[in-house]
Amino acid sequence: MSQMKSISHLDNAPSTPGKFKMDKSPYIHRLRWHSSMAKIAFYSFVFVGILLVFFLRSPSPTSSAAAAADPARRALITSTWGGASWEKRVRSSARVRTPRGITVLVTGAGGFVGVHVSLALKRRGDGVLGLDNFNDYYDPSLKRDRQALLERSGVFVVEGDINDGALLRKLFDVVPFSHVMHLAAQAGVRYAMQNPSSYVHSNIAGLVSVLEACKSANPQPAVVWASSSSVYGLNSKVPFSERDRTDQPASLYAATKKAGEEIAHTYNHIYGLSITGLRFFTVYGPWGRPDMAYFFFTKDILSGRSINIFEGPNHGTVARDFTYIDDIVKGCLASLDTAEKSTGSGGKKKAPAQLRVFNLGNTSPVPVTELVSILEKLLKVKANKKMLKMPRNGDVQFTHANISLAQKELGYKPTTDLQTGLKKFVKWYLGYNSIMGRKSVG
Ligand SMILES: O=C(O)[C@H]1O[C@H](OP(=O)(O)OP(=O)(O)OC[C@H]2O[C@@H](n3ccc(=O)[nH]c3=O)[C@H](O)[C@@H]2O)[C@H](O)[C@@H](O)[C@@H]1O
Repeated sequence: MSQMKSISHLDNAPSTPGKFKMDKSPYIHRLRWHSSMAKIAFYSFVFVGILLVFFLRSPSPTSSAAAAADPARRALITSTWGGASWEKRVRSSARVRTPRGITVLVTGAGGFVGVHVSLALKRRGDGVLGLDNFNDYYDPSLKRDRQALLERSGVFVVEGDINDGALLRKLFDVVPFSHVMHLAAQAGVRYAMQNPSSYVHSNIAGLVSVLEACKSANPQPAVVWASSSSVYGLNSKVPFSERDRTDQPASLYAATKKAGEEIAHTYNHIYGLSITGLRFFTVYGPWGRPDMAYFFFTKDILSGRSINIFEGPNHGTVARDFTYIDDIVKGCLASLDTAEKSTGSGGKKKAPAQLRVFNLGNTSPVPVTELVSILEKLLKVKANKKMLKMPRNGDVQFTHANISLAQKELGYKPTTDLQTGLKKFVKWYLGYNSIMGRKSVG
């Protein structure tokens, strides 16, 4: 009843303050002045309170979620570098231990291809220094475990971002690298719709930063870097040859890799940098990337979760030229070994320099349905499959590499079929996840 009263009392209040009639009485004036001061004080308190609650509840500036959403901040979460003992570690890691060895800076050394290439170079006696920002695009603990593996083999991975020009200059001051294997990148074709700026940050700005450091270095190193089969985009002529058109990318990821190839041309043309771009075709294997289908299919099949298998128009087959990591590593090392010296010095070109692009694929596309069947057999678990129309978020229906150029120039010859390669991956995956009863990665 009293509630009803108060509500009916409110009904008499004007709905808009502007509709209040001005009152001339000085007493009422003072009263109103006091009451409006009280109102201001009250609302200020409420406002400050809301602000406080907001700040206390929001993630701290160093939280990984905030960092993940902001590619620029990802770069800032890198640790400090420099100092005498740091330089000593850099020098020791980059020291050549064989008569005709090379000295390689491997960017993205904490990544999938990066860890394998670094280990292979170290095994040959080459000098290897890694660089990685250990961002959290996927579970960074996997990257840290790869780092630990590298450290055990004598490869030091400097924690830093490729966009940090001062760090790159410092590294070239400390070590006269003969080669740069540039593998650091924002990978994944579908994630580009969620976080487009991270692709520009790593694959365009980052590449330019690396090439800037290389062109200014004395001596200039030869550069080998990771492009992607995705540059072929909507090209329908198969198998894909390096001479085919690459001007119809289907994802922003592909567009940034294509842009990278054009940027490479510029640095070669102006500064005499020797540059080789490698178009990798869906690389898979042990220590792989949890964002890739073969990896998360394995995890989901084992845990009984359903998997989405994409199909093209009219139930058309979606296929990939899956390429095993060991074959890719051979292609990378052969590219480094056949790279000619850069011709510039002090930022000036002296003569034309080598500029190459190679497909590194397996030349035998396999339908994604077949990939799943192989995994089911290896895991001895039936997958809970859902057929889904391929979403329009960057995927292409098939890829197929023509590798004759790489065969001729690099002696590249892939030897691992999907069945054999997946067997090795599954063995690694089960072993890795059982160590210390760790939670399955991915
Ligand atoms: O070759 C390349 O250039 C690219 O290869 C992969 O990209 P992608 O071939 O799309 O590899 P996945 O994401 O592992 O997909 C493999 C296949 O599985 C299919 N897929 C993916 C996800 C899914 O849920 N279901 C599904 O059927 C895709 O359509 C694709 O045909 C890498 O993620 C890129 O970084 C790389 O540059």
